[in-house]
Amino acid sequence: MKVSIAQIDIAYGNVSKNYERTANALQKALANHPDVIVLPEMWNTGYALDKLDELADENGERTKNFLSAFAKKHDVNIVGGSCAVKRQGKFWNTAYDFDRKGQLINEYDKVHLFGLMQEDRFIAQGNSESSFEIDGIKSSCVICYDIRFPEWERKLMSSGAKILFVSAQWPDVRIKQWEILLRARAIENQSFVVAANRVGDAPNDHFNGHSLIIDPFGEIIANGCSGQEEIVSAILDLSLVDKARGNIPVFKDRRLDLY
Ligand SMILES: O=C(O)CCC(=O)C(=O)O
Repeated sequence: MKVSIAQIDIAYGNVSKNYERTANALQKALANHPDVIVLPEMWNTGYALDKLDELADENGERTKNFLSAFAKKHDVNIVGGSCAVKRQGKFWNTAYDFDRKGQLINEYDKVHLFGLMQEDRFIAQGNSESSFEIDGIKSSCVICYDIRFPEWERKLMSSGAKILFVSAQWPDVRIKQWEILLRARAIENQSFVVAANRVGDAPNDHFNGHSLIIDPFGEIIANGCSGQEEIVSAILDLSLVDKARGNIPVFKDRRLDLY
């Protein structure tokens, strides 16, 4: 399976510019003939949380139509990062994922909200699971701060998922933690981790990319280390998941009677 991450800049509070940028990046990613394209977190608005009333996508309709049409037209799966969405009178940080036919295969509201950026003041807390298949491969996706909660990824991945997709706006100042956390999630779940981060600036943060594709042994197989917009691609040899889980059967060896 070939995956391509669209590591993009996100214009703070400028929705039309962000749709244009994302459309260009998706188009650019096609040059690698990927099976799946992955986007970062909150790519429609950035973290313009105090402007969500005016900016958030009503019921996610614009996002869903846009991603679904692209997936169908180009016969490509899309792990659509996440968008700021207005639903049931609340705001949500929501991921939408699509198969090659443009069918919505997963909808996930960010479960752990990031207090340091006051996300919990503006966004409603998600409660949904996140589980889907990409070309028959069980997968899951989480959003940014979620990766600090290994119990959550363990729960999601214990259904036999082989790929964990992560979409983020992870600031450069904590990028070493980003890499360590993601490599740990890959090693402990013996799965691929495909993690999309953004580049560029927001009012209080600088983002340097460092999108990562990591194998089930924790080795980095692709790294968006240019600090610029770029497409980060790798081929996932999914037999490595079975190899890792066969050598050291971590899921089987868990003490479910104790924890
Ligand atoms: O956990 C972190 O350090 C970053 C999290 C974050 O920026 C987010 O969830 O938006």
